[in-house]
Amino acid sequence: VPELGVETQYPQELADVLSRINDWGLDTFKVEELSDQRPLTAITYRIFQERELCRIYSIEQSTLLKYLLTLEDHYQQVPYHNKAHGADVCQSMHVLLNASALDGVFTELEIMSAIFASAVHDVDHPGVTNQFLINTNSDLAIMYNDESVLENHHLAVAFKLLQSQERNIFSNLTTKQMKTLRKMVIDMVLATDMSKHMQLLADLKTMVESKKVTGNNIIMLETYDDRIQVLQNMIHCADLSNPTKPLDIYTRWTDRIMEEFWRQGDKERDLRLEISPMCDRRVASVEKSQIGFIEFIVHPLWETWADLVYPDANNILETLEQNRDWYQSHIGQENGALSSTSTTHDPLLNTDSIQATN
Ligand SMILES: CCOC(=O)c1c(NC(=O)Cc2cccs2)sc2c1CCN(C(=O)OCC)C2
Ligand SMILES: [Zn+2]
Repeated sequence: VPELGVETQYPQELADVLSRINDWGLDTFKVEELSDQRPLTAITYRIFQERELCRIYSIEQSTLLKYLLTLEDHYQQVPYHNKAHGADVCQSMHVLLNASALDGVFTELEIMSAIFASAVHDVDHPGVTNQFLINTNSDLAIMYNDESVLENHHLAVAFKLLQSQERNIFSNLTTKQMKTLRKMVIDMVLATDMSKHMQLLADLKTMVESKKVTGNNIIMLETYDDRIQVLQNMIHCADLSNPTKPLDIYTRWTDRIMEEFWRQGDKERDLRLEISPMCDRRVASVEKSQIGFIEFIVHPLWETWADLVYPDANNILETLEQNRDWYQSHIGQENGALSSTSTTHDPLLNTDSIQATN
């Protein structure tokens, strides 16, 4: 078992980047480059070590690595919803769980469920939306009757991979613990379906209005519904955390998701389907889309989260507002082209593979 879980030609540099595992703004792209394209294994393995989950739940390190490497191999090579996104959401979740307002609130089993849910939450994502899968009568939409199609699939793949004894990291959990973990992981991953956003946010606002805290400002969550609601909003925040990260990291995620949306638009154009909003690379306004997405979805969510864990997320909210202002001041400048920082970095984004579309 290698020290960092993965083979690398740059052990010192990788160790240096991973030493920021508890910080908001760890450079997942750097981990991807230094870990020989194993960001999900490197990051999740480090978090399990940081939280001593292998000791607490008697998980063999070799079993954990076998599971993580296989999970990582089941993320598809799509521009955005790939293993780097899985790794990034997992690390973001790890940091959010460390909020002082949540100190001692969640059990170790709930924490392991949250880390596991984040790592697996987009496994085998095909790089298209639920609506596209439904509109094209895909096997997945048929399988899941148009309801949270992708999210149900991610869960099924994640749990299927556990069924081989050499990868079953939960083999030493009691039946009761496994039952609890499975239910919480299902509830968290299903909550990453964007169609659940408004309901999730409304419930979070209600919780904030009636927030009960202990003497040292720690949130009190008595029922399963309250506890899972906070974890569901947490993974949703982690999933929509790109705009709250340092600007150079944020813009590289933006380039990736835009390329993924545009490739869906290319498919819709070829299929003579109506091109989905923000998916037509010919009429793109990247900056306006980001500003709209932040105004209507990301900022309302993070503002409410920041209220819940006040003042722990104040710096995150501040960065989000600065990043929104940056996009505001850059409307139309890159006229839809990939931003300067990313074209040199992300081979997945090179559009040579897409025949000229003019
Ligand atoms: C382009 C602006 O919209 C989004 O970034 C965007 C998302 N972005 C992310 O999940 C994380 C980010 C990566 C980079 C910056 S933010 S999810 C989503 C949208 C648009 C509407 N939706 C959706 O699914 O639309 C269908 C195309 C859901
Ligand atoms: Zn995701």
